[in-house]
Amino acid sequence: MATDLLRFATAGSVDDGKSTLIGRLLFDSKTIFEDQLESVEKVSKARGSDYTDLALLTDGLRSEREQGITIDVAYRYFATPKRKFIIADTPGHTQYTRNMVTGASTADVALILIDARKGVLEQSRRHAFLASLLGVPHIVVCVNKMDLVDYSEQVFEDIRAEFTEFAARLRVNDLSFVPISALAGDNVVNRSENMDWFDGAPLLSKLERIHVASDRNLVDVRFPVQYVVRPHQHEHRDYRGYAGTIASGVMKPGDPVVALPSGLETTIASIDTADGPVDEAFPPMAVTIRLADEIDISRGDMLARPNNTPAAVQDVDAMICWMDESAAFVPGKKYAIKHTTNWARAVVKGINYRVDVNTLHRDEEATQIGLNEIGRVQLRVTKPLFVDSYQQNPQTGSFILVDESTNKTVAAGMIGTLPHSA
Ligand SMILES: Nc1nc2c(ncn2[C@@H]2O[C@H](COP(=O)(O)OP(=O)(O)OP(=O)(O)O)[C@@H](O)[C@H]2O)c(=O)[nH]1
Repeated sequence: MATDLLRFATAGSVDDGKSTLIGRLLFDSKTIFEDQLESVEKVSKARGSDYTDLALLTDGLRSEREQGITIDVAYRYFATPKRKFIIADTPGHTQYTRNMVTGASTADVALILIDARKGVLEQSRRHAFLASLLGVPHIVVCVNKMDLVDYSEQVFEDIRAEFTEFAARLRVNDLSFVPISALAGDNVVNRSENMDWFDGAPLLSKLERIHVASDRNLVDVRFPVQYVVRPHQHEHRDYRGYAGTIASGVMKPGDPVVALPSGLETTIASIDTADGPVDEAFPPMAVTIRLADEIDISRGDMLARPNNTPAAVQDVDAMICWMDESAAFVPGKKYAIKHTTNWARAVVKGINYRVDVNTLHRDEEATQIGLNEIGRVQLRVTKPLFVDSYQQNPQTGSFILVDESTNKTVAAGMIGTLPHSA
């Protein structure tokens, strides 16, 4: 299973040192290609820099990707003998909410960078809030640039205390702190000799050890149908199957299933994958499921267990992160809503409150939600959606809103219970 793979997202304000940190991780874990390294060293020297400027490495990769324009989150891959890693590198400019939602929604760990000289800023709180809202199971706070505060234990402890107090009001399962210098390499891969007072592990060792397997939902069977494989599309003329990615739960041939919304029940006849049939399938496997009876199922429908079904809701109560700079979220507006593989239309019925992520205060008088803001809202959807709470099941508990006139994703939504206290 994928326990040897860890996905993490980086978050920090501009210039906190994300690029340098990622460069340092790649550099000290020796996953950088020789030719890339030579050119980075050359440019650093030419600029008269003492240290090899590792940000050049990350930023070089970033500008390559920016030619593609549409994606803002770069996924980078590296491996150590203990584990494989995927980093979602999210640049810290104005669209950081969008980037963080995209990058962190599938992350096992959020790395939040704090500049030791600046301490806990509003953006650090915002990142922590978003990470908890997105249900990221582990948060590691990297207090960076420790070299610029004389590797002071007091500075680190003050930041740790302030951040811990804030995080206690959020739903964060696992929070830890590492004092680092990404530039000088302290406590990133190698233990720092400048911070004897710190008895924790360096960042990479910590990332190698974080346990992620239990974070997956293997209990509630949810299979959103991506498309129907019809007989004429398959070499076997009587083949009919339902293709998709398992959102949660374990599926086996012989298991009873119910199709939603029809409510018709049957059993699983077989589960096919690109590598042939399997006896067992679990998330996030892409499979084609064949059923014992021919029942009418279309794209956007869902298979579940007859005794464990998601709720059918047309009135959706959710937290949203607003991502559109050109218009705010206001009652009365209509959007397209995409939930799992299902599309519908939704109208905004109301705003319960907007959250001030700095103080966690709820503004119940709010009449709109603007760019990068977060609020609790009510939507009415044109047909029932089959949902779980986001906390129970991020796949079936989340949705996006799309502005149909521009085709832009304008919000990410999380259904149900709240991650914070007021
Ligand atoms: N002294 C010191 N400087 C650092 C450290 N980490 C990063 N820097 C410097 O801080 C500046 C910003 O670092 P970057 O890695 O580009 O920051 P970033 O967060 O990736 O910024 P964006 O890419 O703009 O989002 C650069 O000049 C780095 O050399 C550190 O640990 N110590």
